[in-house]
Amino acid sequence: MAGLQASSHRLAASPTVPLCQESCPSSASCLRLTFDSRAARPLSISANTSLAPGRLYHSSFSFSLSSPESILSSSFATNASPKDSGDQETISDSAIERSQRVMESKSEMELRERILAGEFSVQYSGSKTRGVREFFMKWGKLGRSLAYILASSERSYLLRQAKKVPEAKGDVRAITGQPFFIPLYDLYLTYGGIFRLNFGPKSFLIISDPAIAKHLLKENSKAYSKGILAEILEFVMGKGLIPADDEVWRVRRRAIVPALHRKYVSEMVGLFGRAAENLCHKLDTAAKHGEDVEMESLFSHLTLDIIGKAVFNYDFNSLSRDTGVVEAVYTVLREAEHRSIAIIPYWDFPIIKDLSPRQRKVAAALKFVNETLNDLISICKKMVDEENLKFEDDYMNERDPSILHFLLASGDDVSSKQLRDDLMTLLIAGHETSAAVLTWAFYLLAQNPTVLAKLQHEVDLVLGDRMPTIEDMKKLKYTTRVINETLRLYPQPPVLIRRSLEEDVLGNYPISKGEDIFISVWNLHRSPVLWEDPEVFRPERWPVDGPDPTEVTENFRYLPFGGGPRKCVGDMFATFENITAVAMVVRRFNFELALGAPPVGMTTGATIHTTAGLNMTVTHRIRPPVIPVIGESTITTIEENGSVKSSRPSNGVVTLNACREETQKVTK
Ligand code: HEM
Repeated sequence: MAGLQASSHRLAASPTVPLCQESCPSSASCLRLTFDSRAARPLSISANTSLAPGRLYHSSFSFSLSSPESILSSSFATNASPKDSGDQETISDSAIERSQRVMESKSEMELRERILAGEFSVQYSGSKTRGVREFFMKWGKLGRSLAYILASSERSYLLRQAKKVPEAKGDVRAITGQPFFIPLYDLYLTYGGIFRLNFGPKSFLIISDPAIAKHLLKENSKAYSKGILAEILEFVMGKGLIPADDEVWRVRRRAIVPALHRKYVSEMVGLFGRAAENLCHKLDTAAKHGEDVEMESLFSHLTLDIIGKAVFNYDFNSLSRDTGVVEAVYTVLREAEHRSIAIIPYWDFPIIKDLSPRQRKVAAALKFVNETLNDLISICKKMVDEENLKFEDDYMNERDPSILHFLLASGDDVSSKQLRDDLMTLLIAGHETSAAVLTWAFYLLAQNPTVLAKLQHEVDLVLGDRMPTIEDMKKLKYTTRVINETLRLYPQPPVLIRRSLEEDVLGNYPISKGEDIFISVWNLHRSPVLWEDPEVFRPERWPVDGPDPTEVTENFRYLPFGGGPRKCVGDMFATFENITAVAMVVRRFNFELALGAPPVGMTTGATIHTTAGLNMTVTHRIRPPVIPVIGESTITTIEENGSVKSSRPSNGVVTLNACREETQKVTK
């Protein structure tokens, strides 16, 4: 028996409407929970149990609902599967598996009985099909194919009759006014790992089940396109890698991935360090003057400066000055975000396109950015022509190590328009995502001083005052876990979008061609089924001496960079960028949320933004006076008079305890 408690809800429960399929053995006791459209936040559930994604909760449901504001306490036996808590399980694995198997075989048996009883033959005569199929079977190969098509259509029809994806009806008012992925989480807890959200005339399949996500992204990825996302981003990315259809994507991915080779990424770590140093200068000034800083926009400038240099060797220098190009880039970026959450694509209507001041501004900005990119392509082409070129796999021009230079030097045979689309895509993909990760990492760190202290300790040990190198990336293990955990709690983007190009079966439910699908990475990453204490920021979740968590190690419950063939090409780039920026800032500064600043809420475009910025008070950090030199068996201590002293620990090995003891001795 597992317990689930829902509190502070505004929920309408209608016991008369069964939630389960007719085949559910306990359908009489199952409820359809519908949301009260006037509710600000439909339902907040804290579960101490394992709810199985993708499954209906066939339940013996006891509840009390005296008023709309009352507390709903339910206890019910679920067909749930275990989370990652291992020894803290409340329900034993085998019991869950057994009950799951019983439920599955019961509904399978029931379906079989219903088919045998001829329930479906009223509308669709299986027996007639059998006759036709037997007739076709005699026709050799072609006949067998026809018989197969007929049989699978029949099966899919019967399945569709019996198995319908659970449906939730959304109310626009419940979804707008808050990031759309928040109500999706509540709906997930009610409806499970796959459900349909009917939203006015629109219908979406919402996926929060790792196995279905794996199927969509990896196992049957060919059967899915980027759907709405491609339509929305077309105006700015054209046929760039993110929205590209399969044909274009295949060619462009093969051209672009080699550009991010190890030597390039290694060079980039230097760039990350220099850019982070510029950020530290800004923070330095703020700390000296006791001024609060808005970190989100600083991180946005930082990552814009980095991606400009990294992709097309352009120095936006946005941390130091505002130029026309920076403004134009932001106008275009904001529009891409705006369009990704707008309900009606009004920008496609001819009159609005020409008359709306916003759209005119966007068109002008886009023209300006495109011209700048064209100029950069021309300059780079000239450079490559003049170069004494010897192209190898890890080719890199020292003066211009950018991806653009690599592509042109590789003889990439591509139109200027395609190249521009690729550059724009890389610019957008690599800018806001990293900025968002840094923003939320600092938000989380400010509230978790123990994690911050541990992080600072590691950075002191590994880096001291040096600039980071690629070798340090492997050593900054706890820093990496902080980034991993930030990406779990704040995945960027929170939802991946797909559209089915053919019929398929998702988690036993047949789906048609043309279905719009949202894979909620937010739900997967915060699922009470899949994670222990999903809401808690705990970098220790993944031991530092274990493998770095990826979609592969976590079997698709964790998708920080997507998965399958369309996985992010910049995952290593971005991880090192984030590690470098975090390390360089935390070793110099302490920070906390600014007093009196507005609460840090979430809003969304393609990534999760704050509603009113991340305002922080930054102070200079006084470092503990111990800097052991890694790799050498010495401890360097700074004495009270400021002099530096090196000594060997008694057993010749540098240990954290030895460092701490030394620290205590010196500071006493
Ligand atoms: C922390 C930062 C980043 C995060 C969280 C992130 C996340 C993602 C995710 C989840 C996808 C998969 C989208 C999907 O399946 O629909 C993706 C794709 C992509 N990302 Fe990233 N990304 C980051 C940084 C970067 C950077 C720095 C670059 C470029 C240098 C980049 C370039 C791309 C590209 C080109 C794709 C499309 C790949 C394809 O369709 O083949 N990303 N990213």
